[in-house]
Amino acid sequence: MTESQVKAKSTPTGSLVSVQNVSMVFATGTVALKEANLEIGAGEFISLIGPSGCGKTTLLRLLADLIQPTSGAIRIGGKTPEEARKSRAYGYVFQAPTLMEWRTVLQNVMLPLEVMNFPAHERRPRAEKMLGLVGLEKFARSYPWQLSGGMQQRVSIARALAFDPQLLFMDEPFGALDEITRENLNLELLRLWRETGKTIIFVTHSIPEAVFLSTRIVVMTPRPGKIETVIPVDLPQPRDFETRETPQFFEIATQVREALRKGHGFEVQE
Ligand SMILES: Nc1ncnc2c1ncn2[C@@H]1O[C@H](COP(=O)(O)OP(=O)(O)OP(=O)(O)O)[C@@H](O)[C@H]1O
Repeated sequence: MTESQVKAKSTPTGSLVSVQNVSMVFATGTVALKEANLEIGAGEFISLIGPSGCGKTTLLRLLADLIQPTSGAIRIGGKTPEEARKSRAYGYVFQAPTLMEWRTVLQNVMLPLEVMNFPAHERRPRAEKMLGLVGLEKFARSYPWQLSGGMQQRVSIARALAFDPQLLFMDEPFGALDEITRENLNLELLRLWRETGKTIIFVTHSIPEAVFLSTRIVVMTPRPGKIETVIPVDLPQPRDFETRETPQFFEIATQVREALRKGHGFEVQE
């Protein structure tokens, strides 16, 4: 299926995120993204998958207004990325947890609320609620160095959700974790997604992770970075560990693998 065929089939009406003919050429001449088109509906869980250098992080950074496209248009809830950023439309979770070592877990989650000048009396209850969502309420007074890598990443998810954004951008948040921790966090993230109704855009190199988490998978290919195809994931919800053992799961994983191979993307995790 071509990109436009898939788009025609699976694009939801009334997109929350709209990417139209977006290209990004860096000053070095690298074409990081070429004429990308993507429509994402509210409540979707979208994974961006592809080999190193295919423009996944670039696309996320464009959406987050960290960089501006060379051409094309991006809208988030009808707003430009800059307007969306200023109206706190999204939270961003990085590959590394980037917590402040001298602040407690609770103080780390409260940080964006301080920066955004939330009323002082609202900060603590909000941060505590978010810690509850990621199952870390008992660790509010701990310091980051007292937590495992997986727990630290959960804190950074709570921090990204602290101001209750509609959208969550996640750039390979579990890439540095061991497989078992990663699978557990995948399950927790899906629960959190269901409970909060957020829209999530998630970068990964892992085919099983993308299939397990997503409502649709955006397969990207490098040189120049482009969207190869968009694969719908119709696995029933709620998903659990057994979902990974079903024939349907393997079927979709094969589709993703073939799309990556078609674009000569060999550097993916099996
Ligand atoms: N600030 C920049 N200046 C110049 N080139 C850049 C810049 N940022 C990214 N690139 C280049 O753009 C291309 C896409 O990079 P990007 O980080 O988006 O890829 P990626 O798919 O996220 O890779 P990875 O999976 O390794 O994180 C790469 O060739 C990269 O070297």
